[in-house]
Amino acid sequence: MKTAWTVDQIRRAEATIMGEPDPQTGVAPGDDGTLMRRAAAGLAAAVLRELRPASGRTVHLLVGPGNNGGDALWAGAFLRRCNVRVRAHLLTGRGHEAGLAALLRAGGTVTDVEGLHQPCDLVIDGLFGIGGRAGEPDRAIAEAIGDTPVVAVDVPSGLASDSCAPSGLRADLTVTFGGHKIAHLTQPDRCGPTELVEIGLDLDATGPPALRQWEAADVAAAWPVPTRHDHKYTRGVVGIDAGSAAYPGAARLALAGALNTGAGMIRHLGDADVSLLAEFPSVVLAEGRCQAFLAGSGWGDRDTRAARARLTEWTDTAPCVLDADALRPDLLDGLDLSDSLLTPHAGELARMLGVERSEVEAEPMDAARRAADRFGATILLKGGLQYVATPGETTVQMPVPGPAWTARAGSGDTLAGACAALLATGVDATLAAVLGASLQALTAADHPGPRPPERLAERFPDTLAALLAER
Ligand SMILES: NC(=O)C1=CN([C@@H]2O[C@H](COP(=O)(O)OP(=O)(O)OC[C@H]3O[C@@H](n4cnc5c(N)ncnc54)[C@H](O)[C@@H]3O)[C@@H](O)[C@H]2O)[C@@H](O)CC1
Ligand SMILES: [K+]
Repeated sequence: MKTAWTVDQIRRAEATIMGEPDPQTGVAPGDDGTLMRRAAAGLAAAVLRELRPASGRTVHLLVGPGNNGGDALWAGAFLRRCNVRVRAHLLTGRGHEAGLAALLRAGGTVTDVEGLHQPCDLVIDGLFGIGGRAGEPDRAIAEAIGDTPVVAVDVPSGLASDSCAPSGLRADLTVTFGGHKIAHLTQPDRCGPTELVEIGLDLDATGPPALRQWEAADVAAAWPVPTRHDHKYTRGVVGIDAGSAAYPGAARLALAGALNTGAGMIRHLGDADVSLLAEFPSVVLAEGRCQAFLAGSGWGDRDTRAARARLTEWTDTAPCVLDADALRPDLLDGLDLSDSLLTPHAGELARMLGVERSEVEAEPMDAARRAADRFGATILLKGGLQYVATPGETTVQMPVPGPAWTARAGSGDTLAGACAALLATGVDATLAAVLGASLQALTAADHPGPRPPERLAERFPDTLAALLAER
């Protein structure tokens, strides 16, 4: 599991070690350069690995006015000791004093932006770190970098650390310090792989992390595996009302998702289409007790009164997954959704919040958190990267990310079925969302290609078997 922290948390953890910085000078009373040298040593080690063999190679440093530039300069001084040629470009004509002195003492040189056009093997981006604002790189600098590999110091410059929005330089590797920042997990295309260098920060003392990204092993460890004492009712009965005359396939897709995720039993409670059930002989039409419900996938324009009555009854009875056409504020307002899961995509979440879709897409994590608080429900915001927000909780969960092959009609219906089957086992809505979304993503990663969603769902058991074999 990767955890990501806000800039405020990183700064507070640093201040615990060094004291609060002086507002005039920006220098902390206990700042003897130790943290920076730890960071720079880790950065230099990562660069040496990238260059291998390093001796005789050339590295350019992009140096900004703050401590991010300081890290780059100190790393440059360390690289000099390994016979790497180092040229530093000081963007604002100045750089971290001690770092610059160390680099010059070690035989590094300072160059102007023209000098950056000379050939080099690697660029270290130390323009801006967690003190940076969102912004695109200066064109002259971007041109000078060209295709040369870039190692970003802490975060790619111009990428806002607390944000999900893309901007700034593109790095081939990001070396970060103390803890991951939100942008590392939300902008993997900008950051490249991220390497974490420990510098001794106690981030747990600053409160819960902002974001947690799940990995396959975490999914395996948390999966609710049935025990010898279980039977179909304890495994969990799922009631599903999905599909309509206009969207008949939604029922089939939701059933496939729930069945292949291990539901103990499924009651098909939508407009029954018996021919559909021929394919799923274990699904029953009989009404009865359910441990979880799924409603809304493929409903289309259902009569509001009837829809509202169904949702009120079901949310009062058991945890629910509400999807697609059930995700309307006029249907949701006033329901007790505290143990339920809403599974919108960006357009549906925008409609729920009464904002533009672009606003949700710009800051999806915030939008999911706002919706969780607004509706008092757990939210799984679907998309290329997915976010699970729980009402009253600071930490947002990111299920295992998967390939974009699942971006097609019907994937949401199978996912909703998977989440409902998990809810019925008794896990809470957050875990049901994380496990269901991760299972779909991991399966898509194992079977890349344009596999239709119902066929992909048929592979869920194989993915799960492989995951659990490692447990
Ligand atoms: N404080 C510490 O203890 C440590 C800090 N470290 C490094 O220090 C960095 C933070 O340093 P700073 O707080 O000095 O901030 P930065 O070095 O990130 O930024 C310096 C200044 O650049 C200006 N700036 C930001 N974005 C800009 C833009 N797009 N265009 C023009 N100007 C812009 C801002 O006014 C900011 O104050 C971390 O990211 C990390 O690299 C590490 O050495 C580890 C220890
Ligand atoms: K940087």
